[in-house]
Amino acid sequence: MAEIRLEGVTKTFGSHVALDNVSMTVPNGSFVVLLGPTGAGKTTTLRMVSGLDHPDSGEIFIGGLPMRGLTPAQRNVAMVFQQYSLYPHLTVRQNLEFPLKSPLLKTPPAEITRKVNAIAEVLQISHKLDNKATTLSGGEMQRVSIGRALVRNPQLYLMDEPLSSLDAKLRSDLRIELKSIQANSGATLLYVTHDQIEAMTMATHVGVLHQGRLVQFGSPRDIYENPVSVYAAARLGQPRINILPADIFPSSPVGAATIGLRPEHISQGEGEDSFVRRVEHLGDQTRLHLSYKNHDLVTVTAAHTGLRNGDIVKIQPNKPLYFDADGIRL
Ligand SMILES: Nc1ncnc2c1ncn2[C@@H]1O[C@H](COP(=O)(O)OP(=O)(O)OP(=O)(O)O)[C@@H](O)[C@H]1O
Repeated sequence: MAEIRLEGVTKTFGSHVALDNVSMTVPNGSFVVLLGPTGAGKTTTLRMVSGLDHPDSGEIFIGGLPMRGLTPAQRNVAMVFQQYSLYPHLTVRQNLEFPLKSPLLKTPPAEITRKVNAIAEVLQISHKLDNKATTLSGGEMQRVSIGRALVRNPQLYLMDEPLSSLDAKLRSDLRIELKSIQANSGATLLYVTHDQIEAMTMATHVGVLHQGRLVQFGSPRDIYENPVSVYAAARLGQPRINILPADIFPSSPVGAATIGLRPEHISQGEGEDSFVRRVEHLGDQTRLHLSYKNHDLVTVTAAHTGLRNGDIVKIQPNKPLYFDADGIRL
């Protein structure tokens, strides 16, 4: 049982409040992604859970037990950070074996070899097992760092942007692998990223952090469809949600300052005229960059649309989200 619970966790650095009274439950077996721009408090949250740093106030529980005073080792969590941390003088195999050779674990040698080979295969580094860590590229080192956490099979993983240094192809392969490793092992994973695709594809839950406060916690779908604010809405979705003055479309409700329209929530063919500024063919879909009453917006259309730059197309909102002057959802 490795549920993580934060209760009123606050952390300040000097006069700067990095975490402001954060309460959150990461359910056992879930894959929770913390999202937010730089400085939102994501890494600080992970460091508090890992035991590398300590809250000024509030409590952290893992598996129902209070963690106050316990070291990272006593918390038995596996961590992967943005910066790989390998033993440079050891080979890749020795680096991967290292966590399994802990005297506490007493893993039989054949089992160690089996696990290391299996994880190397998943991470596509089998051909580098006998190389010294120092001879690897940055992306390879990061894969070994991830591998070192995964071989241990702990109940809880903490990962801080583990895929950010990898190229696009490997990142998308590893998204699928990480998700299936987590789903099959039943481990709990708390994961920090800026990358909303990672959040949408891997997370069972997303926590949105804003200036040290947890502003929304829910399934990726829930946050995508029912964001509590403009800020939360803008964390998920590529292209980003269009945020426009509410009154440029007919029938905006009282109190609405802005209207939020996901690109796929703009109907074409009815409504009022917009001007096609740019048609962007992406293969599986086409993006339209439109100008509507002097405001720019982006929508998607059929891959083989006949529309061209300079055309006029009628548009109207479909599934609009309305926000007040403070950006809070109405
Ligand atoms: N050791 C520290 N000393 C002083 N300030 C710190 C320290 N660690 C974090 N902070 C500050 O706390 C705030 C939150 O930092 P944190 O690293 O948690 O953000 P983040 O959301 O992880 O950002 P990033 O995406 O850039 O990693 C930032 O303003 C940061 O400057």
